Amino acid sequence: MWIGFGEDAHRLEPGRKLLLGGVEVAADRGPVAHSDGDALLHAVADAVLSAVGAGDIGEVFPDTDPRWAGLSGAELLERVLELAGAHPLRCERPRCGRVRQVRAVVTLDRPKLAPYREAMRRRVAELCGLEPADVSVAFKTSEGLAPDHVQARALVVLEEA
Ligand SMILES: Nc1ccn([C@@H]2O[C@H](COP(=O)(O)O)[C@@H](O)[C@H]2O)c(=O)n1
Ligand SMILES: C[C@@]1(CO)OP(=O)(O)OP(=O)(O)OC[C@H]1O
Repeated sequence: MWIGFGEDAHRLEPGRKLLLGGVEVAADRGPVAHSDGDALLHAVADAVLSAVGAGDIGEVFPDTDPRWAGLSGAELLERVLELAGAHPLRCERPRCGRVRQVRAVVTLDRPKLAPYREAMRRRVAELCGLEPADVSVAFKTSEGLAPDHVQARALVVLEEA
């Protein structure tokens, strides 16, 4: 069994789409990013890389590389799962793992994210080959300490397949 931890943060600006866990959240601001800026999926992807000791998404998908401009969080996570030998459908490595649990926290002052929780759990579970019950997503405000950014942290548990 391997445990991985990941984190991501983006500054928020008006006129950008806010995606979290692959789910579009109705908001007047969204992340400034090279990709779609999905902080929750980025944190899960970094946690998967952390579990297998493979660095972080900034190394795998440099933001200086035009290939990754606009990259969706879903595609980024799928690529990371393949790289880590933990994709639920595709593994060409001699030693494959499976994600067994995801535990995440998103910090954002507004809007309220609770109405989106189940959709986020379902999408993260689908991407990782899990049941929604194996994914938890909690939300926190920063209590006004970081009103202009979105942050996500995630733990994953991987097991040998
Ligand atoms: N963007 C957010 C932030 C928080 N919540 C929920 O609100 C409750 C209070 O959050 P605190 O940070 O003040 O403890 C808590 O139940 C969060 O789940 C939210 O829905 N969206
Ligand atoms: C995903 C990448 C690549 O498009 O760009 P950003 O969207 O800026 O995101 P970040 O979370 O800083 O992680 C890695 C990046 O290189």
